[in-house]
Amino acid sequence: MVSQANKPCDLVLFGTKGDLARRKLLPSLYQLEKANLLDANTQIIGVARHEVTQEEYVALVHDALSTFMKEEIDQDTWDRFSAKLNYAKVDMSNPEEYSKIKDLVDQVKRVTVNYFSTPPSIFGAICEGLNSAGLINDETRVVLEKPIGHDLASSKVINDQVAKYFAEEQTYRIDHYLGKETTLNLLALRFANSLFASNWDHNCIDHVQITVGEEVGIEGRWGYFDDAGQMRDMVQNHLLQILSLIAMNPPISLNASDVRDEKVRVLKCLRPITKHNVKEKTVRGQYAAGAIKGKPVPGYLEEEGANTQSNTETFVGIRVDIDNWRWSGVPFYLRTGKRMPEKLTEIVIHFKNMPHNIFKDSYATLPANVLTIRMQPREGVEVQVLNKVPGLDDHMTLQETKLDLSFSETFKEARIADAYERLLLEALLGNQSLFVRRDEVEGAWKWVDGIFKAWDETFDKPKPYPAGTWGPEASAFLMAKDGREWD
Ligand SMILES: NC(=O)C1=CN([C@@H]2O[C@H](COP(=O)(O)OP(=O)(O)OC[C@H]3O[C@@H](n4cnc5c(N)ncnc54)[C@H](OP(=O)(O)O)[C@@H]3O)[C@@H](O)[C@H]2O)C=CC1
Ligand SMILES: O=C1O[C@H](COP(=O)(O)O)[C@@H](O)[C@H](O)[C@H]1O
Repeated sequence: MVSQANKPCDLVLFGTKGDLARRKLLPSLYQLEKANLLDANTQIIGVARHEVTQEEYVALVHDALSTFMKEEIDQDTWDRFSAKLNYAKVDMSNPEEYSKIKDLVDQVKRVTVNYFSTPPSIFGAICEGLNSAGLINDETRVVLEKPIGHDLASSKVINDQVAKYFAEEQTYRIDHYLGKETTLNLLALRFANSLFASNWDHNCIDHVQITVGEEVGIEGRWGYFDDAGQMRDMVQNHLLQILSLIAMNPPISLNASDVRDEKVRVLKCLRPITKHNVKEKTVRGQYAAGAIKGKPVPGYLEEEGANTQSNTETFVGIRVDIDNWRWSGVPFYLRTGKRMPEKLTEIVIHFKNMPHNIFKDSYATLPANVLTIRMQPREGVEVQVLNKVPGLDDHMTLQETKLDLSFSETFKEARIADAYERLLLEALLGNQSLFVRRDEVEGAWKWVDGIFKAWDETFDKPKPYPAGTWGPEASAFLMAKDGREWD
């Protein structure tokens, strides 16, 4: 892996002065440099529409690293990294300006990765600009940031604009959750451990809960967020990707098409939510003023730039049914929201009860096993099991106990890389398995569009919840009416 990544290449970072580039992409590239995963002849070409000298660009990158990295900048790494930086001032909507990039990229045919860290509305224009400057060949790749569209129709337009110039094999759609260590570990857990592999279906599993709670609000992104809402921001991509990895059949191999074929099959089996069942299967919420860890925070409608009429949801809870053999009768409950009490991404698999209880004297009903996969923070895996309490009394006294694997304690030396480090590396390597294929994006939109339509048809409005709570009361009811509760 190291030797492949070490091949010299050009990485062209469109939108290099933007928030994502400064906060995540430039620090991640620095980390790849630190780990010696970038060849000495690799170039990083930042592109934006401002007049910036080479020195100013290098200073801007240094500022981004010192602002957003938790560690000190290492001088040696910085010397090597800064030598790779170049800048091109380009108005991305003007094809004539792309010759400035051509002057910088290596004219020898080698891999060029074009990272579009810009609004998706200009992806098409960037592709046209690259084409008109003769900057596309079969060694050229594009990395597309999310969201790809606002619904199925608009995502098809964007995908078509890109597909006019780039084959699917050259197109890398980002879902940064796929780059998280703990997401990758889902594959290890499910397909490297027969204990789980053989119990992973409706025979053994009662239901699954997926929670992606965020402490943050919308962080000054009113313009973007109010148009998107939590459904488009988190469910259409991250939660459906996690669900697909949990629910998919074993892929033939780890290669990109095998894994993505299986994920797309799950998306095809999601039972549509319509106006007839949307009220019992979904909950929308919007945070009101409240407190997070004791600190008062404003409500969504009081955020900077807010529109007091907005009906955009900041919380979504959904009961998902997967209509296939494996998951028949096993609901997946999803919930995600801004301004929850804590940042927490967790998958909880509730196994079925034992068919018969021979321990009635000590336990009237035996609690079922629970497998908790903690994706962030406190990354780890936990299994709740019943144990006999040691002792000489005549009773079989049982107690619920936990087998708890904490990643930080078990892998003490390991550094958990940021998702973007992994994804940038994979894009340089040409491995698409951690990127989202077009049919996945469109399959997810198709299902999500159905929910929006059902919300419209039933005049559903988000229910308020105080910031710092786990969503509106209706979220608890979503589970309670099935005789269950959130963990
Ligand atoms: N920020 C985040 O945390 C996340 C962002 N994303 C996605 O990443 C992408 C980038 O987001 P973000 O960095 O937040 O957005 P920003 O608006 O901060 O950055 C976008 C950059 O693109 C530049 N740009 C836009 N239009 C043009 C043009 N015609 N010519 C030249 N430059 C142009 C902007 O330049 P200028 O400064 O001059 O306007 C800006 O620097 C978006 O698709 C977003 O949805 C996805 C997940 C998280
Ligand atoms: O894509 C997005 O993800 C973040 C949450 O990501 P995480 O890695 O911090 O869990 C979310 O806050 C943001 O609104 C969304 O666009």
